[in-house]
Amino acid sequence: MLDVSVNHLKFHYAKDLILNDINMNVKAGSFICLLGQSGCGKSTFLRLLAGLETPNSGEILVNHEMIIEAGLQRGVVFQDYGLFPWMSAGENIMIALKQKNRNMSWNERKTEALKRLRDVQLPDSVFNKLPKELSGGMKQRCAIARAFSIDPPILLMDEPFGALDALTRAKLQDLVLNLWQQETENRKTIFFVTHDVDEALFLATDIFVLGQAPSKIIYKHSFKDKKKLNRKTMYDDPQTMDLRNDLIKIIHNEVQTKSAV
Ligand SMILES: Nc1ncnc2c1ncn2[C@@H]1O[C@H](COP(=O)(O)OP(=O)(O)OP(=O)(O)O)[C@@H](O)[C@H]1O
Repeated sequence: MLDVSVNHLKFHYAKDLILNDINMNVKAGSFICLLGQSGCGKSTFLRLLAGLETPNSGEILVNHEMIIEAGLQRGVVFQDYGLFPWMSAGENIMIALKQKNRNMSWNERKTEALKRLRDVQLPDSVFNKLPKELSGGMKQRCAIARAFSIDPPILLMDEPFGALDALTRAKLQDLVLNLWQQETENRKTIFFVTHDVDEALFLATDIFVLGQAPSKIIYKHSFKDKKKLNRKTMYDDPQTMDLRNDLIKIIHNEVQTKSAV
């Protein structure tokens, strides 16, 4: 269970200032959704959280320790799955398990990989398939299985379902939510980038909206009791619909401001 705090974070690529004074305090076990228009710096922010980029000023602390490099404490799931194409689905998970625990035998890793595939509702036959032999949804299930097999306390997900059709997307949202909710003791802290307001409403305990680059956080909403909205009923709840409208307006205004420049 790791708290994350982001203090006066600034980041630029060459001369382009992308993130300007980002501040955020995130309690361990939160499901954070980051919204914002294209190019505002959401992926850059995740790369900083992952330790793949270094802040130009400010800091990111995980339980009071500064992030200085990538590490197993933070797992990443990307839109393009990030599976090694020359390895089978099972081997992709087994290699991740080896990273986590060098003492696990091959047999133990295979058993664990099969379990992880079943956890994401994939049949055992997927174990020997190469990523190119799998559908987009199956590949993303494998990527999720791999991320959860390392069992990082912090999971960074960058538009993981952006390339999938609506039905597959809904199924994978349910899957991630279930995997996250199953961990009652040491629930992961998830940072999830999305363009989709409904996805954020459905998944998040806290929603942050980034403004246009150089971006700051321009809006935050926390769901008080962490009660998850039901996919079927959320559109009937007036408060949720008000929030949905606010979020769409905030993001849309930002887009209009940018287009007008
Ligand atoms: N490696 C890089 N070098 C230089 N500029 C970059 C690099 N990566 C991203 N950028 C620029 O930084 C800005 C923010 O990009 P980023 O991908 O973080 O935005 P985003 O909000 O995730 O966008 P999208 O929603 O379209 O994925 C963009 O202007 C982008 O062109």
